[in-house]
Amino acid sequence: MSESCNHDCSSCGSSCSSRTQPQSLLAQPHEGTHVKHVIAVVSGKGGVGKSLVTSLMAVQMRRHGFKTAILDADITGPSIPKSFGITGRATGDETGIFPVVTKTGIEVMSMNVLLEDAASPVVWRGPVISGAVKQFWTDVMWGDIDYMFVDMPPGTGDVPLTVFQSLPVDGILVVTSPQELVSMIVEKALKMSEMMNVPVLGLIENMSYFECPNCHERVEIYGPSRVDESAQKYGISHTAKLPIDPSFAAHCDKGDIEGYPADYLADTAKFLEGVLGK
Ligand SMILES: Nc1ncnc2c1ncn2[C@@H]1O[C@H](COP(=O)(O)OP(=O)(O)OP(=O)(O)O)[C@@H](O)[C@H]1O
Repeated sequence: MSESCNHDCSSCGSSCSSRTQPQSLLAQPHEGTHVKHVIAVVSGKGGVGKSLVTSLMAVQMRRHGFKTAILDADITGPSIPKSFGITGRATGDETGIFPVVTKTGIEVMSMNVLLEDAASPVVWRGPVISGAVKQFWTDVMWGDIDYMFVDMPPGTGDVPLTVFQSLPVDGILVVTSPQELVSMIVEKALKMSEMMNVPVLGLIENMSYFECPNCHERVEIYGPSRVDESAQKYGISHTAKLPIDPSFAAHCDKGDIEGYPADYLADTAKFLEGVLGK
């Protein structure tokens, strides 16, 4: 350490022991917030069903009796409130913002519940968007939560970086679709997870197949699934497959994702309970 050390590493080039110690960039959540597990839901590109998987995971965990929350980090394309039929706006007081609560008790914070007009576009620069996501963690009074799912914007830009640095993320669920180059998406996600020191917990293939409502034959419309093969290749222990189901869209449009009867992600919920604990 330099004799004239003022403990401000940003203004000093000296390579001393205090500099080489890794510094945590984790942001403090709001006082009174205790979140046991944070899971980031990511995808390589938009439109593959990341928000659907985030919503279904939260619904599934809630059905298993957990206190569940969704932090919608997709600031410029928030779709979570609509699928839960949330029309009201978030309220707050001088100490912070209250999340909106869905019909079954899932807590949600999303840009759409803060905007005066949910149809207004959010035209902000990257750092402002990342700042908003960080505030969803630091300024929202989440209370006691067992599982928080973070709906990430697609790709690997400012927001994912902010989420991985500022929130205590336990693991990542990667959503892919059969049309994509699964192995490239998975490789990217794995590299990001290594850089951020957060494990990839599972691989969810959306729109994996279509099941005929009459004869129940499963047809892999986009060709054979490669998700299990990729998971095996990269040592990812959990996979799940969601069918193409027009009633997903119908339930989301009605704001009734919690009323969707099937539980395709029940095994994923059990898997998370197993690896992360209750
Ligand atoms: N398995 C499915 N069967 C039928 N419709 C689906 C399925 N998955 C997603 N959809 C529909 O496709 C649209 C896009 O899904 P979703 O919003 O979950 O994708 P996303 O990856 O989060 O997109 P974005 O990156 O734009 O936020 C939605 O209208 C959704 O209802």
